[in-house]
Amino acid sequence: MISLLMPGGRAALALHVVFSLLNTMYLPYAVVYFVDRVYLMCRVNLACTNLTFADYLTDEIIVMLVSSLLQIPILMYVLLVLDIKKSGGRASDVFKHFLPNSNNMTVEEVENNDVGEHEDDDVRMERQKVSDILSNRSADPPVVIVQNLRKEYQKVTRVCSGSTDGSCCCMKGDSDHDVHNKVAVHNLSLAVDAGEVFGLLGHNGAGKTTTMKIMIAEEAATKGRVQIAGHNITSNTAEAFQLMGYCPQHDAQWKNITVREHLECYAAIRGVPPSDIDRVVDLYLAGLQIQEHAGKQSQHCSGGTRRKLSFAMAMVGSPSVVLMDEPSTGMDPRSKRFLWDTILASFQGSRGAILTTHSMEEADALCSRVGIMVKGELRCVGSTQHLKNLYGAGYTLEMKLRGGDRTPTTPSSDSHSDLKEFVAGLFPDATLEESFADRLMFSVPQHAVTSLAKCFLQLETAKTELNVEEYSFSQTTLEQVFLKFAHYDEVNGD
Ligand SMILES: Nc1ncnc2c1ncn2[C@@H]1O[C@H](COP(=O)(O)OP(=O)(O)OP(=O)(O)O)[C@@H](O)[C@H]1O
Repeated sequence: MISLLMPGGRAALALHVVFSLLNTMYLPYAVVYFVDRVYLMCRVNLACTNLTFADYLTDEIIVMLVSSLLQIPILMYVLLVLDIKKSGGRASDVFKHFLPNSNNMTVEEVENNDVGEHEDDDVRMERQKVSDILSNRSADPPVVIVQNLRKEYQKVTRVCSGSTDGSCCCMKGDSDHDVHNKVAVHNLSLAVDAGEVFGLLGHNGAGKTTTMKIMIAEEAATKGRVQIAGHNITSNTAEAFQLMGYCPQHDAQWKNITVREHLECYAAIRGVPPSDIDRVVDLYLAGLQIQEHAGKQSQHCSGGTRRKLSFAMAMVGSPSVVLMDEPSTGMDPRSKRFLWDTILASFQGSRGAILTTHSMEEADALCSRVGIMVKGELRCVGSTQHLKNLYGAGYTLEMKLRGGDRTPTTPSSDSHSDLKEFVAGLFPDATLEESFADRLMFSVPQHAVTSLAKCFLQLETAKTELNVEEYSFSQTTLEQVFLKFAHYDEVNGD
């Protein structure tokens, strides 16, 4: 085909230039053709013994060399634009990759005044802390800094002109498209220090995964910036990636590669010395109880095994920052314990992590600080104990009366009233939440408890004097704090 297109002369050369510039696939075939042509011509002229490199530099081959050099930046630009567009960015963001000082953007450039109306004092202080760290250019920055992060997704809904209730009439020509922005993350600022596991909590759709996707540059932020160990994720992507491990919500693995090969590959990429790779890989395989699946291709593994593999891939080689999106989902209790132990042992010293989870027990056990997101907004932040103190209802006192010869459905009103009187004396502001046959549950406000030791002493006395079989006196759980915010979300639903 090339020989047919190339009859010789200026017109042929012009055609060749056009093809070389516009069609990438034309280049390799044309190279073979024209190099071969030089050789054939020299054989015809019986001059092959004197053939030099310069003889191959015909007009056509020079055109191809120049075209290849021109195509590299053009195709790279197209590839970057497509990549950025896919993750919701603007085509102009491409140039950020090449700007020399884009890491040193002024704070004003990421200013975002859309501060949530429900922001509490801790969230405000966290925002201020981030701003101070960035403006003071601290020599030892937190491992993760997120400043004024905002993400909008474009949502296209089909509506019908003339339809008042939003229902679509579906008549040809009647439909129209309504494009509006869905804000998945509102002006989020947080800093994760070295040695910290930060728990990002929130109900489904709160914006946790979107935040993580921006941190790993899978999605482009609409506003704001993210720094990983001092490297801006947009302009210093390669440096930031070298320090990061990511356990995505949906397992991202090669279908035809075995479990062991995945781990070996990640260990090698993260710089584990070749002599240590087997030992490190075996450690994760044994800890997560997946030795028997080590030789299986990931496509043949169960969901739980793939989840364990994702966690191990994020952790192997000890990256400085690990982002974990619901890592323990689908794991059996023993593997979950290994995961917890590994997380607790790993993130001390100079390393840090962000963890999203729907298990409050997990957040309580692993996270030094947590933040609860509601509809893309960070609503509260602090240690679990701090949040319990601030948002918890205080304590819950549950008492079970000794049954004696009564059936569970025949309560003794005397015993009940004695017990109520005792609780009212001990905690004047306590309220009775639930009352069953032999069980009473009181809510005790935080301020009513001055000394836990004194409370337990009096409860022990009541146990013998007031016929109490057993009691529990516990502080509000993180789950109750979380539900309080989830309830807010329901009340203020879309
Ligand atoms: N590609 C997208 N296009 C449009 N909207 C999106 C896209 N990805 C996420 N969203 C929306 O952004 C909001 C936040 O989603 P996100 O996945 O971050 O929530 P999440 O807190 O991680 O939830 P889950 O706990 O279920 O993983 C949701 O309302 C979701 O519908």
